[in-house]
Amino acid sequence: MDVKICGLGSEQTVDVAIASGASHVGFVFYPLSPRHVGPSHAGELAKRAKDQRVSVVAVTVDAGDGMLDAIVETVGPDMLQLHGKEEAYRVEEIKDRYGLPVMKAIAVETADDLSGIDEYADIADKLLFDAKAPKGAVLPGGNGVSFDWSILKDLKGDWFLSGGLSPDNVQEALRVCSPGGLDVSSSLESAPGTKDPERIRAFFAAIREAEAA
Ligand SMILES: O=C(O)c1ccccc1N[C@@H]1O[C@H](COP(=O)(O)O)[C@@H](O)[C@H]1O
Repeated sequence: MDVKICGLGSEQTVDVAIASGASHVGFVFYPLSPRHVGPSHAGELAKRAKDQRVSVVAVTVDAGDGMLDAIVETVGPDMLQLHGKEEAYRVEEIKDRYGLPVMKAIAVETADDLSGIDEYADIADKLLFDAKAPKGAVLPGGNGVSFDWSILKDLKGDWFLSGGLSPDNVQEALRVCSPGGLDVSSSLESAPGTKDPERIRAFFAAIREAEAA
């Protein structure tokens, strides 16, 4: 199973995520986030991950071409994660401009939120289902909030699940639905923006236990 550890900000935690089994590492380019990293620091961390053959994902929110140009040039991501309100035409525009795989985040609270996914499924390389941000939240993701995973129980294909996943609930999530990948961030932190190596290891241990069951 693919596992993306998102919102990394230090060499040590990049190394711990990879040593624990991450297939993807995510860097957040959103100044309002405590996990925001500037392109040049992210470029160094990305090189470290790529040297270890792990995919680098750049997480952006309704970013314009100028910001995406800078990220693509400086960081050289393997994938762009679009975590804002990007419409399907914009997803297509970004794919055409950069020639990179794109993962589109879909905010879910109820089954109705899946009604528009077909137009994205035709364009995006992957869909990522995340919890809808709580009212008044500053961030569209990274809020540590889960949703009712049974909404996705019949969904086939190779999609990612995120939203409040943690070492304590990931086994239950995998009993309820069948994602091809998991994406996690805030539950693995000791403080907002600071990943905790022990929590990262515990997350992978819980996944391994679920896979062995
Ligand atoms: O993590 C952030 O700060 C962030 C900011 C803006 C957009 C997306 C962000 N993270 C993504 O949010 C989800 C869920 O995170 P969590 O595990 O609930 O904290 C995940 O896909 C991150 O890539």
